[in-house]
Amino acid sequence: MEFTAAELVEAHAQVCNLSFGYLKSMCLKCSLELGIADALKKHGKPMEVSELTSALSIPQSKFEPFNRFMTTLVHLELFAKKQDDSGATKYMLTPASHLLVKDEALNITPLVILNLDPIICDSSQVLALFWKRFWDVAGEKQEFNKMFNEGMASDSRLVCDVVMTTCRDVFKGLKSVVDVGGGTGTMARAIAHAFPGIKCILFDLPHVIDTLEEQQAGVEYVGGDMFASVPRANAVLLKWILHDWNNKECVKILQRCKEAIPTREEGGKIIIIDIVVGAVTNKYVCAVETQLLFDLLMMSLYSGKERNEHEWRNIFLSAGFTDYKITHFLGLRSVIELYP
Ligand SMILES: C[S@@+](CC[C@H](N)C(=O)[O-])C[C@H]1O[C@@H](n2cnc3c(N)ncnc32)[C@H](O)[C@@H]1O
Ligand SMILES: COc1ccc(-c2oc3cc(O)cc(O)c3c(=O)c2O)cc1
Repeated sequence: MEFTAAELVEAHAQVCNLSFGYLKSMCLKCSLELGIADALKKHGKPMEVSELTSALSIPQSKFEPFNRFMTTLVHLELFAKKQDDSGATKYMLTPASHLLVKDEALNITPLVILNLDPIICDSSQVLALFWKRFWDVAGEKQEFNKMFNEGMASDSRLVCDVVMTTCRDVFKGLKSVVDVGGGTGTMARAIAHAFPGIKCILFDLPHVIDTLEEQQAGVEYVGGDMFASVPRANAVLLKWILHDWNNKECVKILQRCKEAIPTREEGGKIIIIDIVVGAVTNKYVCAVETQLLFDLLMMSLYSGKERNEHEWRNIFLSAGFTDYKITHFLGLRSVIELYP
């Protein structure tokens, strides 16, 4: 096959960019370490580079590399720059860097720290060799367990916020919900807070429940194994759970969940928040790539998978469910309501 010179030089650049993917991660890590987003937030308005270097205590000898670093961060859309009326260039936050501001409620820095941790990165190198040991590692290594739970909790805060503003109706009318594999309980607490009439149960592995620092009133805490049985409730929430497991395991988990809920007529349902590959609307440009990367991560950590609608349907039918509805699209992920 013949390619034009223009195609070949563009392809060369593309391959270089792919091989330099780790530099993007390093840019993100370094911007967190320097506290650039925090400094911009604290200043409250766009900052000139001289204001930024002074706020960050960058020594004069590093001004030139810092400028070049900022140029790359703007290209990566981590920050934006504009010229004010006097022609001065000023830097400001973008939606991405807004999520990195320390004191913001929707700060996802803990998730970034988890994603960049050697236990996560190295597992990608050894691929399947690492499998099955993940939850043991989390149980044995307290520091990693804490980091993992904090990363998941920061993700849940963002998802809760989006769910409560875009599709609260998913929880309307429910008498009780059990968040299966609910981690440290961010979702369960948010549901209990938004719907005081709903009884919320947080269910996770005993080592997760036993090491919770605070147990909030209004939420019941239960330790156990979702492959054995799940506490009874009107609805079961499964957020970021099924993508961890292979098809057979998903069917088993869903069968246990089905046993825990009443019939559809009595209001029983499963609420799944997970990726539906391909269900990304045009306004979410990054989400398609993120879905692919998560699929690789799930494959590396164990035998998990990101699934398209057809693959989900097969699992639902095998687990004995009759109907489902995918209505709400939260960028990368969707909300699936599954009926017995
Ligand atoms: C990827 S995390 C998702 C946590 C939470 N749902 C969220 O979205 O932030 C998966 C959770 O499943 C829990 N888990 C793993 N195996 C489990 C089991 N056999 N029974 C109950 N929970 C389990 C883990 O402890 C972890 O909290
Ligand atoms: C069965 O073992 C597991 C499979 C997957 C996961 C896991 O890990 C990560 C790691 C991250 O850096 C970010 C993430 O969002 C996730 C997950 O969502 C996820 O499910 C853990 C254990």
